[in-house]
Amino acid sequence: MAMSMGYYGDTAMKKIPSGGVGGRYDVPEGVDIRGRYDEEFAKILTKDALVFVAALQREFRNHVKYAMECRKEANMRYNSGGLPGFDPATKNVRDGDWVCAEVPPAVADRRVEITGPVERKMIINALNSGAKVFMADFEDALSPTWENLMKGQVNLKDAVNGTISFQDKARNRVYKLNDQTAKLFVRPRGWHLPESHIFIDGEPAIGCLVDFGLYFHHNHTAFRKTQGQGYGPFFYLPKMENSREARIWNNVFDRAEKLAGIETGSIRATVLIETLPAVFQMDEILYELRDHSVGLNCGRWDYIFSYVKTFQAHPDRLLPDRVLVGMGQHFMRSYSDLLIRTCHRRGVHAMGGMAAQIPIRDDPEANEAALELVKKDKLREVRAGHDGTWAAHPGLIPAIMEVFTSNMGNSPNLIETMKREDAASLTEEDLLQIPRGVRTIEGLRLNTRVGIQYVAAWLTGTGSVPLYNLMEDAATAEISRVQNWQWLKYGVELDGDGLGVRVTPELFGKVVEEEMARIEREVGRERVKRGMYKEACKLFTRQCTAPVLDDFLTLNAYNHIVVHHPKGPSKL
Ligand SMILES: CC(=O)SCCNC(=O)CCNC(=O)[C@H](O)C(C)(C)COP(=O)(O)OP(=O)(O)OC[C@H]1O[C@@H](n2cnc3c(N)ncnc32)[C@H](O)[C@@H]1OP(=O)(O)O
Ligand SMILES: O=CC(=O)O
Ligand SMILES: [Mg+2]
Repeated sequence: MAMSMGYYGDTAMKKIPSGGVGGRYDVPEGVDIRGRYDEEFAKILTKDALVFVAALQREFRNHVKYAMECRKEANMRYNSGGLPGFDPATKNVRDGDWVCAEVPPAVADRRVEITGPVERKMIINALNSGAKVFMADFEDALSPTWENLMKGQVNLKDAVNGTISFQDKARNRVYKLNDQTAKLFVRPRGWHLPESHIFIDGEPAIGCLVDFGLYFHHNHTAFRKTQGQGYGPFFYLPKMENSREARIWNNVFDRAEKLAGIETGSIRATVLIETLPAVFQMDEILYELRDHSVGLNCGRWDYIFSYVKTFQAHPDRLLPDRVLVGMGQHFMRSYSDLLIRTCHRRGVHAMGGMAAQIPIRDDPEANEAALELVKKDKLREVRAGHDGTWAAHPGLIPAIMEVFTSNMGNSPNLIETMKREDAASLTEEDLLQIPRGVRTIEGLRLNTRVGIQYVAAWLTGTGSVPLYNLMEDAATAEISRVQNWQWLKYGVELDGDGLGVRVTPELFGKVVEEEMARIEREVGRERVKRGMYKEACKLFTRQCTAPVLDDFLTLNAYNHIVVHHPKGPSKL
């Protein structure tokens, strides 16, 4: 039997600190766990679970590698002037008269969904929040440290079993589940992210197969009984660019169902349309997943990021200030309208996206203004025909619920009543239209201030943070990064300031310096010293000034949070 080294490795015969352990994971042949050993984690990393994850990895790794190569090829086409568009080869799928499998009764009504990282207290709060669905996030909202990932799996298992609790000693408060809770969806990481604490046949595991595999293995039986009314588990699938990636997920689901001995179509997933190429593949994605689909979602923040990434070599398509790229822009409205039309035509939910505003506790007037913005955004969504939407914070749920409920009539969703045939005439030009607005030095400053603080949080294990009264996560931080990169690359004129200043490396260097000083004033010198702000600043600045745009902020930063035991930080 193969054994994997734990926290203290083979030579560690010394006293084991309390709370720590000197054990080893019992692993199958070819699997090597390089993350810290912990008795709780070992209940997740059982041999059976690892056999399952390894089977998925071995069956699908080459398909994933090929799909990632195809992404690169598509990028090269865009970088040589090509535009994404509808694929003539799959016209028959778009024109065909087919529908997805029926929506499971357990998730017919999804009018408000709360999202959040897989952190213990937040899971309980989210499940108790009054939302219809809770999307537990291993992706945009989570820094994928070994501790976060493994604790997240422990927390989800306890949540599905209904036994999760949390004691806040400082506040003398115990958190437990209510009788009625939101339905649980889990969002694994995107295809591009490795899990470098688990090696399979000598290479890092595919992150999302670890997230999916461990969660599915431990929870499918209980979930179908307690949560899914015979269906499930339910998933959200992020950042896909092409239907071939959806086909891999569909095959993963088929394989998982077979291995578990449950019916095809038990697992259900909502795909986030959050890359520009994917908006031209919505029918194709639903078609690939038609036995396992519960709709699509407008992942608006990554979508904006993807617009910049896709057009990184198109200086005629520069973005205005980040705050101006909202759902009112023609390309964003077109994307939401077409998504609704596509989903309803295929019999599934068309979910809205995340408004970034969160409650502002210490300023009632500003709080009221933020709430009004959220309500306006949600009203636009429900009137357009979205069947539900996302909330970033429990404090927003009553207002959002009210907006959706008072505009939906008595039905649990709008699938049959809002067909949006008018959106059938939307064209490639509509979906690609250049966003309008000005660029300002304050836009550059805000991107920099937010980007650095987000990366500093991420490097210390926090993947979603409140900054300047907005929710920031990996997707919103990506916009800040790529926008700075784009403005620097093309030396754009900051036309909103009336001064005709151009963004140069010198100007950016000065902005970084001044914004770091401002961050220090805001959060305090001590916190800057103790935190990872300097490292974050270096990393963010390097990414903004890189000659070639890095694919993902988090992929580039990942090496900083990989900790191999007992050897120390990874040198991958
Ligand atoms: C682009 C995208 O991908 S969007 C999806 C991914 N992003 C997310 O999921 C972000 C989710 N939201 C959050 O992480 C948080 O709301 C933040 C970081 C933005 C703000 O968090 P905080 O500053 O801690 O909020 P705040 O202090 O107001 O929290 C008040 C209470 O609400 C809870 N809470 C806040 N947000 C959430 C949430 N999303 N889910 C559950 N509970 C939450 C807190 O745990 C806290 O509970 P307590 O009173 O029992 O201690
Ligand atoms: O995942 C959601 C997004 O907006 O990005
Ligand atoms: Mg996203």
